[in-house]
Amino acid sequence: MQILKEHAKPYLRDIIFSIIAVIVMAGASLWQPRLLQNVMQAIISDNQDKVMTYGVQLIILAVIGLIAGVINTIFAAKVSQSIAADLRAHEYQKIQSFSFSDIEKFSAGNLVVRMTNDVNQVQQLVMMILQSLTRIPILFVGAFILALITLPRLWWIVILMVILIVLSSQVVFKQMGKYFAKIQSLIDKTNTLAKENLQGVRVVKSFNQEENETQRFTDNSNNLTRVTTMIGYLFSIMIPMFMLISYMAIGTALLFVGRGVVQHPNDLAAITSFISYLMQIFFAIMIGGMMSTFASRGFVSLGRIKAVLDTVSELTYRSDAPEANLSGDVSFENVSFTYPGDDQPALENISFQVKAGEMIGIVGATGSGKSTLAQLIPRLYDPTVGDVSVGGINLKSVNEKSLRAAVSFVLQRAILFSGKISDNLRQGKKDASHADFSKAAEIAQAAEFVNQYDDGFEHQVEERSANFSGGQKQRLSIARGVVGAPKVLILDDSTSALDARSEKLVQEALDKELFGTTIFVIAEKISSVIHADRIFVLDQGKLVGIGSHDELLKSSPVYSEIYETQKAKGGN
Ligand SMILES: Nc1ncnc2c1ncn2[C@@H]1O[C@H](COP(=O)(O)OP(=O)(O)OP(=O)(O)O)[C@@H](O)[C@H]1O
Repeated sequence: MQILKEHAKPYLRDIIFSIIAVIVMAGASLWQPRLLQNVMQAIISDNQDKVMTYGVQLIILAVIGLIAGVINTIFAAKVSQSIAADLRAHEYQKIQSFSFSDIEKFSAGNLVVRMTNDVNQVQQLVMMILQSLTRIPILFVGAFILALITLPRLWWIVILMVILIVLSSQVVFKQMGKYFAKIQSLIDKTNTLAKENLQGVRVVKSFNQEENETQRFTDNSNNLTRVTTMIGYLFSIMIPMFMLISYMAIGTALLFVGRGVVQHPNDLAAITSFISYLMQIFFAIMIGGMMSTFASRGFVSLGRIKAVLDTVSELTYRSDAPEANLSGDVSFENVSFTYPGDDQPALENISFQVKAGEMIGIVGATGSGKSTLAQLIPRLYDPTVGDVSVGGINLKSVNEKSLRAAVSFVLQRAILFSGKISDNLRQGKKDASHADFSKAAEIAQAAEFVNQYDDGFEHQVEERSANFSGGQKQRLSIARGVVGAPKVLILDDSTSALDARSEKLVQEALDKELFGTTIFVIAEKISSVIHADRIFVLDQGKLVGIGSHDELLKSSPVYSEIYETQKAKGGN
């Protein structure tokens, strides 16, 4: 609730307007039956003047109620949409500051739901609060008191009806609340399934998984239908049940008024407003109950948004760290790393020193910790034990901007963003010129295909870079990595989709053009790193060998085994 209060503060004026409008609206609906009673009274006593006066008052009151309703809706919609937009923006901003492990903790799909569906739920919650929270209690208390004033001798009917409706609504709404909670988790699952399936559409199609995937989605969808249908059933039982109770109350009231009409002739006019008040009490309880059930869904969403906004990242940068022009020296001192939630370390006691300008190859079996080691250099994670330094500065006290400027990481999976090629390259250097683009594209062997486009670097990248081949994506991704002439460049298996010739050309260009840059090349194939100054051999998270290719062939059994296996398979 605190979070809602904070985000509501800038809209206090609009909130006050909407609440005033709702109070006027509730007042108008409460006063209408009173005026109707006066009209009836005037008709019974055949007083045409009074019929006219009260009639006009009734119309004015209806118009006031209508205008207040419109004003309330306008302000409530404005406030709820503004709060939702602010929440969404804050969540997005917060997520941008998340570390890798923070994102993994929630999962990317789940964060998307928290920014979309959950924010929509909160928007509806705010709308509901502004439209009903003040109106329902005023209506209930007002109609209750006015019903008792209108026909005091029938007080017991009012109380009995309230008790019966409240008791039965308790049972129904409790049941409904359970189903609403289930809906939220089913919507989460539906989103995840749809996202996974559509993103992996090529796998689904090539492995002929359409039927299985459709079945999984349909099962979930059927569950969602079952739960929403149950809510529908509960509604279909609830409304007639409440109507029955209120009609029984109305019928009993009519019976008693009819019997005593000779002694109490004024009751004839009063019964119309009494019935209206009974109906208003009934609606207030019903809407109030429904509101609390829907609201519980909104509060669950609010809690999920709060969890994102309140996340305190373990990986933070010191604000007082001075900016520095970091050199390409990289060192690891007794570094161990365990992924959050894992019990086995992915890296164990790793120490090395790399001088600026060295080219380091990193090899090892699948899962040996190559990518994990690389991710510690741009500080995507902090080591669990030990220290990592770049340019002689421990990353725990480095200036974030300086580190980003110094280290460039080209990921295993090339990811481009929709927009233009130039927009993607500028992520590597904000103020990159056309000459910078050309040079980077030359190094990454991307110039060849980019120059074929009429619009060159202004060529569009479609959503999920669907208009580029795997190799083209990798080349552009390498170009983005080198455009800012980083001091440290990490290529995490980033040439795997290139043919042998292009891979060689990229390596030669890197050697020539990025002279002075420390380059880490992670590779499955030894041929990709054979010319490195030094090669690091990883085995089950441990650094088991350091040296040139020839040295390692003599000294490292793990390296020799990988080499022999690849040679036997026909690797060059
Ligand atoms: N995000 C993660 N969460 C938990 N465990 C992880 C995560 N990423 C990797 N691991 C685990 O850490 C270990 C090292 O993985 P890593 O990706 O560093 O290996 P790798 O040598 O780069 O493998 P590959 O050559 O297949 O890319 C593996 O056991 C892997 O299962």
